Amino acid sequence: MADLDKSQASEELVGIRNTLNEYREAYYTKDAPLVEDNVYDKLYNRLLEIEGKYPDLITPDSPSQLVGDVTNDDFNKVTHDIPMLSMGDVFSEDELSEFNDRIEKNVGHEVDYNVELKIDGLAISLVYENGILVQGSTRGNGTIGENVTENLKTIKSIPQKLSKPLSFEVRGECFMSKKEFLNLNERREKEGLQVFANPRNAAAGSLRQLDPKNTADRKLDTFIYTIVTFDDLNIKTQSEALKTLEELGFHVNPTSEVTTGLQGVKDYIDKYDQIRDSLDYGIDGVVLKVNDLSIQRNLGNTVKVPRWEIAYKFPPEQAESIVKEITWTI
Ligand SMILES: NC(=O)c1cc2c(=O)c3cc(F)ccc3oc2nc1N
Repeated sequence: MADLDKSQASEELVGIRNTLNEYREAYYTKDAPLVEDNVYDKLYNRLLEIEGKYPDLITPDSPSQLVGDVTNDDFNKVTHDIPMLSMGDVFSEDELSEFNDRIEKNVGHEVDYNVELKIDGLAISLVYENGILVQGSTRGNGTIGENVTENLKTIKSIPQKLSKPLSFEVRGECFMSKKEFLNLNERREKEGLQVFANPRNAAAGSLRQLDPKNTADRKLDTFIYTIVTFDDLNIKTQSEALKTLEELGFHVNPTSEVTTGLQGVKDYIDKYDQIRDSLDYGIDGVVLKVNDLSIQRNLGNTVKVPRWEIAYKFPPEQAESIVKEITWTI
């Protein structure tokens, strides 16, 4: 970075911002990406690098100032009282160790992690009152999401009535299985419609249908991973929260594990990087969360991401592996 003077930096930033905003528009409002994630991530990291060196060049419309998806004006808006944050990303085991070192330095000892697959879908929020689903929404920009309650009610794995009359909010990932993605694209091709690029865009496009009947046709699924606001359920860890969510009737991904320190996380990453292609749903990495909820609370969040979790991103899946025959599912 030493080589870049301020005027060159300013010029490069204008180009990067325009390109990234073009990518975001295609990705979030048309659910049809122009580039693979890793291309977007690289350009986005260059933006952060330059803005980090010249903070006074940061503009309010810079992609670095926006969190998550762009919302579509056709939907009513929902305000997330507790923002739906994104996650910090790391791309190497060294960066993973740096994250772990920061946590251990802050906490003063080794911590247990709850390690989960990073489902490649779109984040959703579900609000229940006395055990009844009253509102479902997308992440949107983290603070303002789209009200897609009627669409989410068509998804079989989302309970409309819980096994207990609880009033709380849960969050998770809405996704489309690879099998359903193949079937949907075959149907669309026969009907002369544009096919979806990948299961994540098919899920986003299907959830954000104005007519819930269209969503119902698309066989979406969910994995719920967080209890946000809750009556005192006396839950102490993330792994307990997942168990409670399952007991309440939510679809919870069965592969998460609790590990102490980093070696277990690395073993988990290696295991699922190997069998990734044979899963019937897309994953783009592994999420490690400090398992103890009181330590999570003490570590807190930055403006955009929690300090107590990180997403380790796999290298992009080879396109043909998505359409490869599914050998077995988890
Ligand atoms: N894609 C995922 O499979 C996945 C995503 C998130 C998040 O985005 C996420 C964001 C937060 F602010 C806090 C916890 C989270 O936990 C998460 N856990 C997961 N398993």
